[in-house]
Formats: sequence, structure tokens, C-alpha cells
Amino acid sequence: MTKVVKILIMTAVEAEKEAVERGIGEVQNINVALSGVGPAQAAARTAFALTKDDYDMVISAGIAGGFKNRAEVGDVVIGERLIAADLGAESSESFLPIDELGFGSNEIAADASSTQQMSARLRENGQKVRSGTIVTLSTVTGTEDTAAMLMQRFTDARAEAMEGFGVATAAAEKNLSVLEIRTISNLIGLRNKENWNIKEALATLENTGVAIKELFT
Ligand SMILES: O=C(O)c1cccc(C(=O)CC[C@H]2O[C@@H](n3cnc4c(=O)[nH]cnc43)[C@H](O)[C@@H]2O)c1
Repeated sequence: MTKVVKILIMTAVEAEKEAVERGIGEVQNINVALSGVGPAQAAARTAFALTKDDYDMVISAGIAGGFKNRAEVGDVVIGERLIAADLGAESSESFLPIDELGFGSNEIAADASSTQQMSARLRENGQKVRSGTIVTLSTVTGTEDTAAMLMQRFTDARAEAMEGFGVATAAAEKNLSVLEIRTISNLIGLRNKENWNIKEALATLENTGVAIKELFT
């Protein structure tokens, strides 16, 4: 069993926080806090939360949009790489990530051992799990063109959300391990919020809380 002394879980909105909290129950070593929506607020709030206790690991958790044919509604996606997809510059030929511009990196690796253990635990609990890249965007994808562009740029991306890279940036500043765990509420493409299955994604998120507790307490 993995032993991690103290874990901070960041969720964007209250409904996600409550779902994770229902799953983890009453434990001493795991705190859940709100990041707000989007990478900027997520980074600021995670950095602030990290000043309040001595954490070993940070988890960005919540619902997400899945890439068609790479994830399905109700799946759990575990991020192996957390990529800020829109951090860089456009050019006439291609998108230039900030790595290529020489201003740092738009990619943070998740803790490999914890991602593998989390996948295994969720599967043991009967959950369908996929691993790969999770992209962070400030704008939710709302057209088939943008979805196709992202599919092409990130060939191993399985999900998009809005906070992972921000949470990971704050964790990386303190050399802390990071994980991103997402449950798929919708597939990315033409915007139709009526198609989002938030209820199922929140129920699955609760199950990920159970797995986090089983693995880390
Ligand atoms: O309306 C509700 O009841 C409700 C309950 C829980 C969560 C929400 C959200 O809208 C959460 C926003 C949060 O979800 C991520 N997300 C979900 N789908 C996508 C997507 O297709 N593309 C990008 N992000 C997505 C994102 O991280 C948002 O912060 C509503």
C-alpha cells in the first residue's frame, strides 16, 4: 500500500468537491479545496492552499470533456501528462507551444507510480479507466473544428478540462507530486450542454474519492 502523509485535492466547483468528499469520507490526511474554474484561478488558489499545510501530493480532480473514440462518458481518465494546450503562439504553419518559444514548458508530468496505482485500484473496483494526456484549456471546446484540431495536435489526449495545468504549476513550484483524475461528463465537439451527463460523472467522481482513500490512507 502506498503511504502519502498529506494530500490536497483541488476541484473547480462545489458539486465536484462534495462528490469527492462523499467518496473519501472522514480522513485526516486528505483535504479538498475549491480551485475555481480555469487555470489562472486554479494556480492561485492551489498555491494559497499549499501555504496552509505541509502537503506531499496535489490532485486536480473533477469532471471533463472526453476526446471522441479515446474516452467515453462515465470513464475515468487519469492524466500521465498535463498540457496547457493554448499556452504559446499561433503561426501561419502551426501552433508554437511556449517550449518552442523558449519561455518554459507547457507540459507537466504526473507522478508515474501514483497514476499506475490509481488506475489499478479503480479497475479493481470495477471502474473503466483510461490513461493519457489531459489538456488544460481556458476555453471549453465548442466546435467540431476545434475538437479535430486538438485531436491532431495531441494524439494521446483523452480529455480536456480547465484547471489541471494550473494546479500542477502550483504543485511544481513546491516540487510536489501531482495527479489529475477526471470523470467524463461529455464528449468534446459542437457545444450542447444538454448532452452533458453531469450526474453520472459526479457519481463516478465519488467512486474516485473512494479509490483515493483506499490507496492513500
Ligand atoms: O451544472 C452543474 O450541475 C455542474 C455540476 C458540476 C460541475 C459543473 C461544471 O460545469 C464544471 C466545470 C468544470 O468541468 C470541466 N469540464 C467539463 N467538461 C468540459 C469540457 O468539455 N471542456 C473543458 N472542461 C470541461 C472543467 O474543468 C470546468 O472547470 C456543472
